[in-house]
Amino acid sequence: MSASRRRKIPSRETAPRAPWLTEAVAALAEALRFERPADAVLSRFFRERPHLGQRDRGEIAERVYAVLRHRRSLETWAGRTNPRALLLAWLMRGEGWSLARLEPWLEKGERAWLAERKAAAPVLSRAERLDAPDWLIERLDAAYGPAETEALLAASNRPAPLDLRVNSWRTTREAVLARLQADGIDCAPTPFSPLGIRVQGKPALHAHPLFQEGMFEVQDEGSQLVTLLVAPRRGQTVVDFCAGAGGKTLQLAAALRNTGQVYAFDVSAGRLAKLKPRLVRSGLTNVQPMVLAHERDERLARLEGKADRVLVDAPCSGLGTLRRNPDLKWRQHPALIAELQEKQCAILAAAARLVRPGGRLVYVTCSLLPEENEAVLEAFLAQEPRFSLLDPLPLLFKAGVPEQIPRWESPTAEVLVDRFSPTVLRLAPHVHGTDGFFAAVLERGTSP
Ligand SMILES: C[S@@+](CC[C@H](N)C(=O)[O-])C[C@H]1O[C@@H](n2cnc3c(N)ncnc32)[C@H](O)[C@@H]1O
Repeated sequence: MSASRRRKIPSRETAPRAPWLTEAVAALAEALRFERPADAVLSRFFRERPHLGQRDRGEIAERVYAVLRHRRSLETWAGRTNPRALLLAWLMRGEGWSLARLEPWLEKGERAWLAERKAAAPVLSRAERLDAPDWLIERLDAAYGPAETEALLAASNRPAPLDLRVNSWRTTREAVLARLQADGIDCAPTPFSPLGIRVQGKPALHAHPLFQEGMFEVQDEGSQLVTLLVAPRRGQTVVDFCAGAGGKTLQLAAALRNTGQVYAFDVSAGRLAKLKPRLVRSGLTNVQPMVLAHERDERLARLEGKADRVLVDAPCSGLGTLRRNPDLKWRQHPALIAELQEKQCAILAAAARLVRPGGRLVYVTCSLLPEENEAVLEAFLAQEPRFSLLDPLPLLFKAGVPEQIPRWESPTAEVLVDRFSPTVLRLAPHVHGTDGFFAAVLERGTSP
């Protein structure tokens, strides 16, 4: 057999399983158009290709997300921007595939190009190394300083773990842990949330009987922690103003132990509809979903001044969730952030009207940009002197969060961030191992 013929029949060890590589380029091409969120792109992509098995889907999704995370550095390294080049660059640079391993899959000219890139080993600028757009780096640098920005972005460029929240109304964390472990699932308690379980790998938990029976939901530990700040008491009236598919609604309803009432509002009927099956599984009956026309919907009037707790999990850039949604850093831009800020101010003002005297309003985003957090808070407090900030940490400790939870309050470079540092909660992947979250607890004074 000649050498060239031998090259075309790779051994089982070195042969890439061609189906996923070819399909991965197609999926990546779709995701890199940035017309829709990457998770929506992949869901549709897989729906349209039922022939792809579980393993191939995993291989494709993993590579699409990896290229989205490292797009900027890969473009520089590859000297090309097309999806196929970026995927090959990722396999070689990110996963350490050798040219010999890639060889059976390469097209004309690609071997020479990859060999040349590997030899050239381009030097990356700071922004390329951080794999983020300039505007985002600039804003984070201004808010938190360069060192903190680098640590934050590096952690944001790694995949997130799989966190679960147990349905505390129906079961305990210990019971769920014991059952999952007995079923061979590698998992442990989350370090900070008393409701959380962190799972290693990606087991198919949606098919697990405990999931079907509503004993747990998938929810990032950071999301659990900010929801703990709402801390409703039995029998109280709680409003989840931006409930979406109800991740936090379910936690609040369970915290009320199925008493009182949780109003789950959202302007998106589609998102709220996803709450319904989750509610059925959970067994909770104290939740009332309602689709709002907008934040000033006149049907809100009957709740004015009546709610004990109002949670505003505001629509935001989502830049705290880059571990799960790396495409967001390429899809967001400053003009969108400005629009979001306006919306956040309007929603917070409208939601505040529902809080009773002595009640609490909790403002949350999954962004770490001061424009969406401290600036919104500052504008709100300037207009609403009846509200004042409560220190979130004692509230977390009371909810069972260990006092050793790290603080992320300094170093800060921007006055706005500094000013609110002791009175707001900031969670970040490089400090807490959670998604990035901002939360502020505002108490309304007791005079009407
Ligand atoms: C961050 S998401 C909520 C996520 C949800 N709380 C959870 O934990 O899964 C923000 C939500 O705000 C909703 N939203 C946008 N504008 C709104 C408005 N004016 N009033 C109420 N909800 C709004 C969006 O539809 C979106 O579902």
